[in-house]
Amino acid sequence: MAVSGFEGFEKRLELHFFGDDPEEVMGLRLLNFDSLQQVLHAVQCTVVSAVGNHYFDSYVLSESSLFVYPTKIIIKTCGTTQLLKSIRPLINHARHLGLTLCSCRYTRGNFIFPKSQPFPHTSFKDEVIYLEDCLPSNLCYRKASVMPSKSGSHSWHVFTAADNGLMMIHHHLPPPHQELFTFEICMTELDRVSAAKFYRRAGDGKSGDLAGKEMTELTGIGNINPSALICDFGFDPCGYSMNGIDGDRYSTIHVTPEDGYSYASFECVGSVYDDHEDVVQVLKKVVQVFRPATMSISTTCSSHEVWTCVAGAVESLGLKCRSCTVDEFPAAGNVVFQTFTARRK
Ligand SMILES: C[S@+](CC[C@H](N)C(=O)[O-])C[C@H]1O[C@@H](n2cnc3c(N)ncnc32)[C@H](O)[C@@H]1O
Repeated sequence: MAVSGFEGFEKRLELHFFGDDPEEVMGLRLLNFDSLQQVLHAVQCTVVSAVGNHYFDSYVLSESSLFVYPTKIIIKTCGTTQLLKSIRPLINHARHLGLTLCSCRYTRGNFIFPKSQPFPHTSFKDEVIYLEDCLPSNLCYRKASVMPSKSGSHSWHVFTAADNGLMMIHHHLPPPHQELFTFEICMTELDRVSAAKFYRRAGDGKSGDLAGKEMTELTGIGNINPSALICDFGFDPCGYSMNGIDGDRYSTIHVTPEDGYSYASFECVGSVYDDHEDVVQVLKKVVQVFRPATMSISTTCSSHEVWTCVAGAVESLGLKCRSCTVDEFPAAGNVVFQTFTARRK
């Protein structure tokens, strides 16, 4: 942990692969646990719990989360982890399974303690140089951008890369490939009463699993998607992580409740065909759990305009939209970055 405080803002990496079999059933899910641990060792985090279903495997990590689908892997890590060091070992392990990398997306917000980050996370420029160096030459469509907001302290860093084949077919992909969207939500200055629920009582003797379960119920996190199977963990003395799995969709929440650098994140994947009212309800429930003074929502989507329901949902709960930036990225589609602050600010 950094001397200054725990860095809540996560780094997030999404890699897509393809193989000879277009109907790849197990693919990356065949990676054995030792191989995954080797990858995580390079990143400097460990698995604290795991659960899987018919569609994918989900891991809660000591620093955030990992999701493994047959041809897609998503790793999100916080603190002083070196997430980008996972890329080379992942490409190598995938190659042994007959899978080739075809796209990469790396995103993050602004670190609270940027000086505590180790290489290659020392700056976005260093991260992009490192990414460029790790990625194979077939991923030739590349773009890096820092999406700004009105407040200089919030910006959204995005790097994507895609191979030629993917770019050729991208605009003609049938559902479900084009129908997914991702929300990445970052919240700071959490309401103190809400944040206090993510502290454990000293010497409670509970396991991290039990402490996590109690936090899920006490805070209302369990109601955000009542049909999700939740894998949760309560850290000692404070902190919380959860992965929710619902069919082929994941959601994930991580909380750093310490006063002075409190932070919570929510991420989920959805379909553009979802009822917008359901999407609005999820966003509202997230705001109600944490009541942050500052919030950013990044919506990534290759089609349709799901992001248009975001501001209305959040503003109805006393936050005001301060900025909205849109950019387009190879194979990722549109990224819409919106920032909000409490009206009292
Ligand atoms: C791992 S959790 C959630 C991570 C998440 N990405 C976030 O930003 O909030 C981080 C919280 O747990 C606390 N914590 C306690 N023990 C920890 C441990 N062994 N590893 C990581 N965090 C720990 C940290 O102080 C922090 O409040």
